[in-house]
Amino acid sequence: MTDIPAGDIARVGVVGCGQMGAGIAEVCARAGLDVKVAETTGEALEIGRTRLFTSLAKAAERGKITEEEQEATLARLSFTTDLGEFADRDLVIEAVVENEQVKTEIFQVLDQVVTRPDAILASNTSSIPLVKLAVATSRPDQVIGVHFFNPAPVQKLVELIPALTTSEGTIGRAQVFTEKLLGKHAIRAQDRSGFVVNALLIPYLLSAIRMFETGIASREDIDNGMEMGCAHPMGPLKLSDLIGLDTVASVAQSMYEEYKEPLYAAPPLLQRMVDAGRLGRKSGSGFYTYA
Ligand SMILES: CC(=O)CC(=O)SCCNC(=O)CCNC(=O)[C@H](O)C(C)(C)COP(=O)(O)OP(=O)(O)OC[C@H]1O[C@@H](n2cnc3c(N)ncnc32)[C@H](O)[C@@H]1OP(=O)(O)O
Ligand SMILES: NC(=O)C1=CN([C@@H]2O[C@H](COP(=O)(O)OP(=O)(O)OC[C@H]3O[C@@H](n4cnc5c(N)ncnc54)[C@H](OP(=O)(O)O)[C@@H]3O)[C@@H](O)[C@H]2O)C=CC1
Repeated sequence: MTDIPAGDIARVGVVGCGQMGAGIAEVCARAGLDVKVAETTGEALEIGRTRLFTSLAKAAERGKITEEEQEATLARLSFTTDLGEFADRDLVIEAVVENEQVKTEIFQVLDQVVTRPDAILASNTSSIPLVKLAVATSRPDQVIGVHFFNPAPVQKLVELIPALTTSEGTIGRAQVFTEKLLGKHAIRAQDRSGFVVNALLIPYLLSAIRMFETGIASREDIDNGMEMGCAHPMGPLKLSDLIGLDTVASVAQSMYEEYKEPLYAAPPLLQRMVDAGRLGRKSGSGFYTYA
């Protein structure tokens, strides 16, 4: 690993330091890139920074990185509440809440503040059409979906989703970034809500929630069924809690709006849990309770 990575992307900005933003920032900094992370408030930034540092410490404890690599990674990370500090970034990855309006506003701001003419503006969205974010900027050819999987430091896959407006040059540079710089495996998907993985995964998670809601089986039996019967690392209700029930509901809503098919319609229980603030692991309770 070198301090100055190969390729033309050396300075990365990450907007949002929730579970995905923190993981993406960790992956980029571990790959030798200079990473700046933005959050809206000092408090959110502190929570995000702790999340990132804890994950990095865990990676060191488990022998995934040496103590020297941990130190070097920390030195490549900086934090801000001012998106204006993203002026010199070669690539910005937006990883805020799955809400089209919030993301659109962030792309408008990024378009104003990022001064490098060839900078790529990427979104980690799970389901929002990339073209909507692209046309919010004056450089729709430089906007692309770069979709990581949770937890980002562990999962090998990244989906690349070009909008109708994205140039071949942007797609090629995003591919070099994900595969050569980060060492991830990239798959390509058209700009259709849910892309490849969520188009398959979300109907499965919604079916499991419906099964639980109708009382066909207990949450433990549903999860054990898929863990012990199909060797999934986590059953669907545990996985929904990991993703975040607000995110599962938002992704389902985008997909339902796109396809109008019942299999993407969120069961009432999911929305009720979101309304109650039971968002899964991140809020301390969802289908299960967390310490
Ligand atoms: C919603 C969307 O848009 C898209 C999505 O992301 S959908 C969600 C996709 N994600 C999934 O499906 C997750 C399924 N679950 C899993 O893969 C696993 O249960 C899990 C990785 C989450 C946890 O696994 P676990 O075995 O219980 O945890 P844990 O032992 O802590 O970690 C697993 C491995 O990752 C490693 N790891 C954990 N944190 C790490 C880090 N920060 N850096 C590097 N490695 C790390 C651990 O060392 C361990 O490696 P070994 O097996 O070599 O020891
Ligand atoms: N969860 C998952 O498994 C996956 C999620 N994704 C996608 O990644 C994105 C983020 O999801 P995830 O990390 O799970 O969500 P989280 O809820 O963990 O984090 C979202 C973060 O965005 C912050 N945020 C909200 N608005 C802004 C803003 N205007 N500027 C800066 N930061 C902001 C929030 O801060 P605050 O708390 O202060 O509001 C929070 O820290 C979503 O688009 C999601 O669909 C993609 C792959 C997997």
